[in-house]
Amino acid sequence: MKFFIDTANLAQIKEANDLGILDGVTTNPSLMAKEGIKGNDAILNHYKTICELVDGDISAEVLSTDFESIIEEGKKLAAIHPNIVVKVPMIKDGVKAIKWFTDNGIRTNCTLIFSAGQAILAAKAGATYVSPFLGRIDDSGWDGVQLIEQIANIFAIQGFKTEILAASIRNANHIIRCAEAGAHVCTCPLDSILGLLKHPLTDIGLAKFLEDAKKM
Ligand SMILES: O=P(O)(O)OC[C@H]1O[C@](O)(CO)[C@@H](O)[C@@H]1O
Repeated sequence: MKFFIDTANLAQIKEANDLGILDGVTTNPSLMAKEGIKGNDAILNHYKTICELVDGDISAEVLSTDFESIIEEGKKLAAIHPNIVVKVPMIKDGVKAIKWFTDNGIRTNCTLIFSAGQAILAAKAGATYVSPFLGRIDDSGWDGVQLIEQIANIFAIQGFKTEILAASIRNANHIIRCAEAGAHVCTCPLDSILGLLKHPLTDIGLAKFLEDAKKM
């Protein structure tokens, strides 16, 4: 399973990259706004900086919602760097645009996936990734991991090449359950990645080894 970090914060991206386990980065308009990135040039520059920091797939989201504008915007984003994956919303014009990008050699991440039907449509259009939002599904009282499992089964049965990018991860347990459910990628906040490190018995065990080492 690949690990992406889900942030536009450069310090956090560097920290995850330094761990040596990072395969890519996802951002969205909310995460960009949180870092105070405003205006078209600043947004494009920020993506460029991220591409220079991390050697992996970098999702850059279009803000347009009609076919022609999605294509124009996506082409500009894709031109930033070969590692850019154009993130397109799961809407009718988005599906049409994903097909156009696929036919024109531009990789895509179909975002805002909340059902298996949406994932099938995106995969049929040739999306490189589909992003089911499991945390938001859990927040509404449904089971996000169940959706990942369902999509993984469908993609395996149908032989779809589209990868499942589990998004809206809230904690380390989500990552473990997504790995079990067949997600190809998890995009996670830094805290959730670091949460995988933690076990009290590891801390107790290490303290004991270090204590005993003094007697050696
Ligand atoms: O529910 P949240 O935590 O806002 O997450 C939304 C998700 O949407 C995405 O835009 C999908 O790639 C990610 O950046 C993020 O994981």
